[in-house]
Amino acid sequence: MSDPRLQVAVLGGGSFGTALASIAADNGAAVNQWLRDDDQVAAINRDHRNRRYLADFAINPRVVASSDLRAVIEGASLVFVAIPSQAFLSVIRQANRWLQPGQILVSTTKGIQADGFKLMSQILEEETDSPHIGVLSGPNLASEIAQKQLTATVIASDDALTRARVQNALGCDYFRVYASNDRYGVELGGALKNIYAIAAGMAAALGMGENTRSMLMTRALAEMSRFAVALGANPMTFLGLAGVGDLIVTCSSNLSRNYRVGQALGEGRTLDEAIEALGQVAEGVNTVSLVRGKAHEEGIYMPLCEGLYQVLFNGVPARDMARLLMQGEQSSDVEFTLAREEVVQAKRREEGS
Ligand SMILES: NC(=O)c1ccc[n+]([C@@H]2O[C@H](COP(=O)([O-])OP(=O)(O)OC[C@H]3O[C@@H](n4cnc5c(N)ncnc54)[C@H](O)[C@@H]3O)[C@@H](O)[C@H]2O)c1
Ligand SMILES: O=P(O)(O)OC[C@H](O)CO
Repeated sequence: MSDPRLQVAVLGGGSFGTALASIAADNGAAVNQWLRDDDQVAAINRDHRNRRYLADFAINPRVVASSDLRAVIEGASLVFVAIPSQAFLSVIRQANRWLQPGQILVSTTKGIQADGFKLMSQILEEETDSPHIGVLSGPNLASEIAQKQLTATVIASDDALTRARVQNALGCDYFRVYASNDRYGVELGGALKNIYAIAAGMAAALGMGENTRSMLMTRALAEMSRFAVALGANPMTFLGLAGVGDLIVTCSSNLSRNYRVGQALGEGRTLDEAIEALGQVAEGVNTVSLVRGKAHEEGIYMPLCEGLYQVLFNGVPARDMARLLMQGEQSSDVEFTLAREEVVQAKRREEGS
């Protein structure tokens, strides 16, 4: 149970924002949730349901929805931002004139901004004066949280107050909040896993087996951590909930929107059709392009991301790409114990002898 005087703001009316708002209210906080749409605001306040995103979930009636951003933000000591990455900056700019330096700002968004390859907490840092910035990420399918399935997440921040306040605000008998001080690694983990969830959904739709899924997820983890380490994150973070944990859930379940986009593609739909059928944001679609671009720029080896990019944007059939990937250079299992280059060079020497 959190401090009953705690006032929480949640920006965003999607499924995750709604689930978080309700947990904080269950824990005793006063919660205001900001949505753009007045009809949806009225419906939530009247029915305590978010029919568009989480229709079956009974929202705690103490959650008050509002389209008045100022009223939602003012007085809140903890602000969660659950807005898709493409709109994140513009919402923070709207919010900025009412944000106060003492407020704790936490992004829940698992995406990357194209301009400058920025993560959401970097946007919070650049746009606001708050020294209390965090990221919430982990294996957190909103629809399962809404069913009160036992769930764990990570609050990542180098600020101890931010970590502790989020643990108190959200921790309860079905939601455990673990702490990390690797904000960058946790945030990258959440964004990167969406790429591989699309690939996993596609593999499932193509009838590929469990060995294949396991290979895909494990090599995805190798690729994600290679990328993150090249950009300065701590590889150990990828052993945690926001790394391998989120990768497992998102690559295993059609409750994930990214997985569903992959499934639709594997069933033969075009990317546009898959996105339209989803009707929600699958962050991974943009992330594939952005990460592929960054990997090229930085010279980071990312065959799965490259392959998925070719399937999504250049019309390469997924089965052909899978075959091609299987013919790629065989290298090291865990690069942090045996370097890739070492394996590749030894193999070439052997082939030449
Ligand atoms: N849904 C999940 O299971 C889940 C779990 C963990 C994290 N996340 C992450 O949290 C973020 C939010 O996800 P979500 O599922 O709550 O919602 P979502 O991504 O489906 O949409 C979020 C909300 O943002 C609103 N929105 C979109 N553009 C806006 C704009 N310009 N101004 C104001 N509002 C705007 C939408 O109307 C919607 O209410 C995502 O980036 C996602 O990666 C989602
Ligand atoms: O529905 P997705 O694919 O955005 O995934 C939701 C969460 O990130 C799972 O942890």
